[in-house]
Amino acid sequence: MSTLKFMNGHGGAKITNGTINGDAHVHKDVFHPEIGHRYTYESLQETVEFLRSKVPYLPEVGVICGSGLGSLAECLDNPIEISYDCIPHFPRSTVKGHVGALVFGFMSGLPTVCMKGRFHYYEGYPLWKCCMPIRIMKLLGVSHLFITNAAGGLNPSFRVGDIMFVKDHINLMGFAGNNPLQGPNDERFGPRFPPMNQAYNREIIKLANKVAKDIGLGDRVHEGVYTCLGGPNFETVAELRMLQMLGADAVGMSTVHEVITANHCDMTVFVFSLITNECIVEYESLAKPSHEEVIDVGTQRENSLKQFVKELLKQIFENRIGTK
Ligand SMILES: O=P(O)(O)O[C@H]1O[C@H](CO)[C@@H](O)[C@H]1O
Ligand SMILES: Nc1nc2[nH]cnc2c(=O)[nH]1
Repeated sequence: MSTLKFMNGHGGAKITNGTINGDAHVHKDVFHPEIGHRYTYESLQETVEFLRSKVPYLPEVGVICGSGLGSLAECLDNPIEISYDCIPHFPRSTVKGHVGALVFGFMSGLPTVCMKGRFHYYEGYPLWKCCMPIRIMKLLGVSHLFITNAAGGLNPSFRVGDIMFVKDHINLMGFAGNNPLQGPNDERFGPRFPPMNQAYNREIIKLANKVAKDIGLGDRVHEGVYTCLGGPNFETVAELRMLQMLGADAVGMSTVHEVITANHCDMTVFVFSLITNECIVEYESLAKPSHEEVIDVGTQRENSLKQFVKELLKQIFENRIGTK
């Protein structure tokens, strides 16, 4: 039997493993003789059915909270928080700063689901598994996906605490033959060969620039190209110089595969990176990047980012941008 617990001060509910002890979940990941395990459309439906049984409405907006950015979920009114470890088929979060819970609620009046914690390749999850929650969001009814991340600034004009609206990416892991869409393609999600030249909604980026300016963030925002490496180590000087030469403005260990999966299933995508550290491209520098610094910068910028996300979301839906 499941129990909803009221959360402190938010008037919402929390579902943790302990509160749903009576629920029996059957994990039916599918094994393919050539390629190993994969989720099927049908097995993902089990996850969707579970979530629909816990939440009395369907979300239209999805938000993936990056490292140190979990507090974006505090923008939700009447939150219902469901721990990953009680959701059928869901992977588990293992990284500091990624709580590991879906939070449903209303952001700027819109039914929204936030992922407080994403999955990374370096945690040991294959890319298709890292991106499984995106397909769940799609099946729940999410049309607009906001992806956020913490990233190192490669562009020398970027400062710690700046925000980069991602206008494009370089899929370096894809260059090496690793892609979340590998394996049998189920046309119910999307086509075998999806285009990626308009992966980032241009109208939303334009609006994001306006909103940032209106709320006083105008001098801290940029547009740029994001690239993802597998991690978990931060980059060497030579690697960072190479990424700059390739045309990347920021580097992280996430997001690209999520954007590919979201575009494959025809979601409208907006991404921003919080620049949490300046990439060190001089051998003389004694500075060292750290995950603690990354999380601290997220905490320092949380109030501005919450205000920005709420206002942007409101204006996107008022103007029906990206509505298909
Ligand atoms: O991309 P997110 O999850 O925001 O986190 C970024 O920050 C972590 C490193 O500090 C890595 O996980 C990197 O990808
Ligand atoms: N790969 C990578 N990921 C990050 N996430 C936050 N900062 C960084 C960085 O400098 N490099």
